[in-house]
Amino acid sequence: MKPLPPAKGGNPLMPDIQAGHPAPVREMVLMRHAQAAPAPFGEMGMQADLARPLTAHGRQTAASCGALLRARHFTPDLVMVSPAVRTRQTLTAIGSFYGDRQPDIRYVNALYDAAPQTIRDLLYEVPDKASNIMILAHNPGLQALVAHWAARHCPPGLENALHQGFPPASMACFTAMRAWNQADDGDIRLTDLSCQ
Ligand SMILES: O=C(O)[C@H](O)COP(=O)(O)O
Repeated sequence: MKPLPPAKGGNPLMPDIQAGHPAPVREMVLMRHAQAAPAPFGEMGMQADLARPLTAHGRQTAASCGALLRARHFTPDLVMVSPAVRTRQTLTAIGSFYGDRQPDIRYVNALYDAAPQTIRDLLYEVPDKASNIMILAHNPGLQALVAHWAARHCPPGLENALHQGFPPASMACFTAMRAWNQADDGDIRLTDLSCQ
């Protein structure tokens, strides 16, 4: 996958491949849904939250993320998506992925409002054959998980972007040299971060 352009406020990125590391074998993108509208006034609870749609801005930024992923030739084999309307609409607004291959798309109830460990544990269920994967979910779980892995490995120039938090439509890119269902935390390396 080609490198993302620099995150706002960050330094230019130095892809790992230029630093002398071997080409990555497996890629993963963690993405937070794009901006969503609040629940209608007076409607509270999980059902109202699950039903929140993207705003026009959210649809636009998700589409930009899709263009970025296509430009990077990211071809997921598996996309795991929270069942919330805002994550599903984010995936729709991303549009197609690069190339002809269609990813396996799974709506995973456990991703809704998931704790970081829940998201991490889902990797153990990724089939061996899924080399490139994408997870579309929510904060605060995603931000915590990105920070957890970034604490082990953070490329130069991404520290500033990390400190921006993980706003809606953010994407964090990771590589691993082992199958995702066997990778331990030391195998999972942050390579890029894009905050819209
Ligand atoms: O990712 C999140 O923070 C949750 O899904 C809540 O979404 P919100 O920030 O749009 O309220």
